[in-house]
Amino acid sequence: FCQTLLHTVIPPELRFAFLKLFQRLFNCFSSYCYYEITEIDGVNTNELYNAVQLYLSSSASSTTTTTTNSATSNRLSLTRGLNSSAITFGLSNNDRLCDVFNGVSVVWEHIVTPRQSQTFSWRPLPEEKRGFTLRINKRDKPHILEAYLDFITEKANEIRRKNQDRLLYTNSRGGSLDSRGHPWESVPFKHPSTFDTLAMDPTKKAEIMSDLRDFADGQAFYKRTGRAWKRGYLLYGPPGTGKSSMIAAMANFLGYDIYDLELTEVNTNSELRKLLMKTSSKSIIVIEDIDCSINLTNRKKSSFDGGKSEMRNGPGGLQGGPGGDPENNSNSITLSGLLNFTDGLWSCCGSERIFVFTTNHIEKLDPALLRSGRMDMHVFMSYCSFPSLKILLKNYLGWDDGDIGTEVLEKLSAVIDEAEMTPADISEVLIKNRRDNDKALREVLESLRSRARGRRRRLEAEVEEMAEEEEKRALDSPKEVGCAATGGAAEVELNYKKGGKEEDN
Ligand SMILES: Nc1ncnc2c1ncn2[C@@H]1O[C@H](COP(=O)(O)OP(=O)(O)OP(=O)(O)O)[C@@H](O)[C@H]1O
Ligand SMILES: [Mg+2]
Repeated sequence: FCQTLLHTVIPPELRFAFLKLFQRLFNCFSSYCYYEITEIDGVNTNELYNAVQLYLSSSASSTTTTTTNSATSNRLSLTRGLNSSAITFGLSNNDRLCDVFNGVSVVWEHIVTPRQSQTFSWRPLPEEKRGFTLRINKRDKPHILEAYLDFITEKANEIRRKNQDRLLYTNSRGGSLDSRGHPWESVPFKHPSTFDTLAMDPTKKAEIMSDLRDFADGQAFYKRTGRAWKRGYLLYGPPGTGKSSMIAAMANFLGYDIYDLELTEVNTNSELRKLLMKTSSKSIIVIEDIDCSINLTNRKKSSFDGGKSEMRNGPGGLQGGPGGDPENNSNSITLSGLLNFTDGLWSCCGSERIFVFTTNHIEKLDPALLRSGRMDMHVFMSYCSFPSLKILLKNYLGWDDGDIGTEVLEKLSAVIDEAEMTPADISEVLIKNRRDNDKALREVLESLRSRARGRRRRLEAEVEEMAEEEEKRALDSPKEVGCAATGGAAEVELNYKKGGKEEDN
């Protein structure tokens, strides 16, 4: 009606000015302000549009599952992105959605109009103009707008990360870069291991999970305490006890990507630093079998140095450690370089990162690597214990405590610690016999018993051997005792003399 009136009453040359005036008047009396977020900003894609779309997709999907439906209709668009296993919901064309942020209500409207004329552009534009209109009450605008948009961006990033399959990166190409100058190669990460499937002591598991949760939620804490937002875990234990499975479970639990760093492919400390700089936040950087991947002579040299080089070069150690200088020590990374990698200034060039090292021989590692701040949590992955066995039985046979007779449970518990079987060994027995649960349980018990018998026999043999040696030594003893006695006496005499000297002085 207004438009018709406008066309009949107002001459065409004044129509635009009148419309502007009318809009201004309307704005003066309206208690709302409106923000348009268009899909294409000039010729570039508007990041904010995508963020709003993702953010509203989570609200839209939740409004359909709950009865408090604030969208005006139940028609939602569904999409699934490339390389993604999740479906996202979207607001359909010209639909509205109410949202509440910090107690303030706002309304979003998705506006789709046909693009009138194809303007010149280097790339084809969509045939429709799409955009969101945000309506906020004028009095609420100053204190929520900025915070609300930040919140939306953050939330969208989170959803994007969750929807996208996580990636497993590797530096197996050596130092060469791909076409985008990236040193890492990636594949979708689909490892099914989770903390539920991981067989380990439940209290230890809960402790690790809560530590991870605290880390992921700890941005404010790390900022307040002046610490880089990173954490180190050392997983150690015999082969087949679940170290790699634990890393996969961590990544699945936190929704992080994994960077599997192959140290043998890295030639210099500076290359190591470059790799670190190209890792993203919210990731787990893994070095498996750390004792096998770093040159022990370098390590000894570094440890002999007592970390002085680190002090010399500062914690960032921009020059690398002893031999960290690529000229002096080409084709080798040093312990110092690795320490700087995990704990130096460069280690915080991103944030929210977890370093995980694994080893079968913790005793071979340099203490500098193990100290808190580098490896904050040391997790011993042990042979299969009774609680771990119960988790495996549940996972592989679907059996809970109640499904297994107390007598069998007692038999299993009596032999499990002595058998020292790894979860990998037991899993293998369960997989082989998974078609028949009773047989599987019998086979597990039999394997545990035979392992325990074997261990006992070996121990007995060792004891016998020691006894024989002892006997042999006893036969030779008069000579030895004489020597020892002389040696001892000489030593006492020497000490006595030294003491006298010191007293004289
Ligand atoms: N704690 C565990 N819980 C569940 N499954 C396990 C566990 N430990 C081992 N397994 C099973 O055994 C297989 C080997 O385990 P994994 O590779 O995690 O061992 P690892 O400790 O990393 O061994 P290595 O030291 O040789 O690298 C896995 O595929 C997994 O199925
Ligand atoms: Mg492993």
